[in-house]
Amino acid sequence: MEEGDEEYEYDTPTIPARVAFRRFWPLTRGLRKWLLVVWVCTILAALAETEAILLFGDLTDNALREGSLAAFWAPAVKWLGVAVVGAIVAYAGNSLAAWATERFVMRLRERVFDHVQQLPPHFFQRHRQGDLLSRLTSDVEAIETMVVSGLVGAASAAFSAIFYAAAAFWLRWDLAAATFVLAPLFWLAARRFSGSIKDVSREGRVADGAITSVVEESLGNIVLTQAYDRRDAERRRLGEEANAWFRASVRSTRLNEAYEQLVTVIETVCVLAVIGIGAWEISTGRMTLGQLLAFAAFLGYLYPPVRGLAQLGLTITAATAGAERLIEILDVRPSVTDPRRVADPPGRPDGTVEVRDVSFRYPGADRQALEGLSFSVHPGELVIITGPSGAGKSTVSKLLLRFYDPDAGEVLLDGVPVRDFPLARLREYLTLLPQETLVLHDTVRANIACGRPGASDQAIEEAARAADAHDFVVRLPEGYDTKIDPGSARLSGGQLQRLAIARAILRDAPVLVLDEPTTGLDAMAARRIVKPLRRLMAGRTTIMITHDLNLAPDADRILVVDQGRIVETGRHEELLAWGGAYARLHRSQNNALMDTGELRLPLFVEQPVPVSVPVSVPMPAAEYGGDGNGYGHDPYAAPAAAQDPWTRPVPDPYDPYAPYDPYGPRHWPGI
Ligand SMILES: Nc1ncnc2c1ncn2[C@@H]1O[C@H](COP(=O)(O)OP(=O)(O)OP(=O)(O)O)[C@@H](O)[C@H]1O
Repeated sequence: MEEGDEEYEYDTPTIPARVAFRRFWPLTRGLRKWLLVVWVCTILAALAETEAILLFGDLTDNALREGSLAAFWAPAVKWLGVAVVGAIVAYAGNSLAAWATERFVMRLRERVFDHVQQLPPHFFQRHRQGDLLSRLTSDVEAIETMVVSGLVGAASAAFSAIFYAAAAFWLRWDLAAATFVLAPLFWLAARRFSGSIKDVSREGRVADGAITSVVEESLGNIVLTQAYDRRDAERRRLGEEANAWFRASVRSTRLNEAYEQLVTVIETVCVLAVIGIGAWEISTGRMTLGQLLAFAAFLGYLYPPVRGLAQLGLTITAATAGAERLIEILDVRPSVTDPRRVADPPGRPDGTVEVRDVSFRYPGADRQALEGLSFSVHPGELVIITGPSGAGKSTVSKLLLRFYDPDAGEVLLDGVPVRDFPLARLREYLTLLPQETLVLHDTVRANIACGRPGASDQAIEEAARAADAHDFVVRLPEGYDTKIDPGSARLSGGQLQRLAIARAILRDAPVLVLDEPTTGLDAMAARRIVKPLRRLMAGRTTIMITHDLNLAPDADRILVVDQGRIVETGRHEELLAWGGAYARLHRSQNNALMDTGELRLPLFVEQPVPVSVPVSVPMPAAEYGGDGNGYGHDPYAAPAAAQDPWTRPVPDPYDPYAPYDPYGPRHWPGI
């Protein structure tokens, strides 16, 4: 296992086949009547075969043994008729069965896919994508084997076995009884193998998911692989998973083969018993050769369904391993759902956003991501949320869009709690421009139009013009009809970002949440999107989460967040004049040192008390023991008088020789 694999949580439940069957049976609603028709066809086909075998015995005794052509015609015509009817019925039954099984697979796949799409972001961080893919493909098919094919197969095998057994009894009850004494051997053999087959099937499925994951992750990271020549490491990673799959699949074949061969031996014992008893009966004149041949033919037909029934038991047991993996996913509840009582605000909201005393901890995390956060933004205002990495900025956007609900406090849109809006409606009112540019594997036109499905070509083009995207789009080989994909080399990061802005312009939501709109762009590209961003923000409530303070002078308010709390609030100039955390962030950005561990320490020198700092007029330096370089103004810095031997002076972040202490400013390194 590679380092980091333990991040993925697998807690697959172990469940019996019966429970798994009951869980998925409701999905056959609407298909059941067709399954009934399939069974009827199966019964008719089995009846036709039974009749054909009896006619074969008749032909042997009356036409072949006597050598009479006259005795041939009547049973021959009857046999042909029965064969044609049997063929038609079998064709209809099998086609219908295929239709029903495929519909079931489609339905189940849609259901699981739909469910997975509602799961919270942290679910996808804990499950490898390749493993999810394998669950959506092969595990879904395994359930089909268990619920539909298994049921139809079991019913048809059972009917066939009953008919052939009845016909065998009718022909010679004593012979039939002798062979049926041996029938439980089939069942015992299947029972002996079922546990091991389920275990090995589970191992195979997990390995299958792991292989898909490694391939998917490796290809997704191809630049890293090639640039750092990680081919050997990646090959080893794949090799480990492939080995697990290899072992499971060889063991599975061995078990199945051992079972098959054991059953063949049991069958041979049965056939020899019949021939032995038959020879004795013919020698005493109590049986004809035709009867013995017909009886042997019945046995030939009887064994496959009996064998099939036992085999089916094994297949269903193996498929249960797939069911367990799907149930594990289906049992994960979405972190947010539509409200039972739906708020119906009259028309489009104005876009007043209020975050009221919100606290939030990610599921499974050991510390709060946000603590007692409060702020509000009015229509037309731009509020920038900034702060060091890991401060909780993106978490704010996740709560606004309701990817999660806060543990305490409330997020409100036009005074209505966001949890009272239907999710689809809420996300129509709040548009998110996430950190990574999301691209559909489709044309440029479709990528913009997904902001507002059904938008006219003219509206799409207008949005592209407003986003400064039109000019480069028309220069693409097929203009708006050029296909792009997430890894597209055709478009630069800045161009993709402008497409995302066009999409947001077209969506025309009253509230915009921009999460690091310039991340990953170079200075030129970042500057290139400032104008389109301004056009997008005009007249809307905008909350911009960013490290990039270029747009800060435009903001009506800046919130500086650290460790889940707002530590400073104010306008750009006010905060600069205040000389606190924001001023240091701003200076550090200008020094192009943003976001390094060294900088992180002196920016926020001590844990602040959980209050925001309304900034109006900067305090005189003397009052705060100011040292003239701005650091003395930090209300969170330890006052000089309070320093004891366990603390040390706050180092100057711009002093290249200042010591770097990874444990923070309150500890001496090494003590
Ligand atoms: N899915 C998650 N599960 C557990 N903890 C998480 C999860 N996502 C984020 N966190 C934690 O929550 C805290 C806030 O994260 P967040 O992504 O909001 O920070 P940020 O300020 O946006 O950082 P950055 O500027 O680097 O994007 C961090 O300590 C982070 O480790």
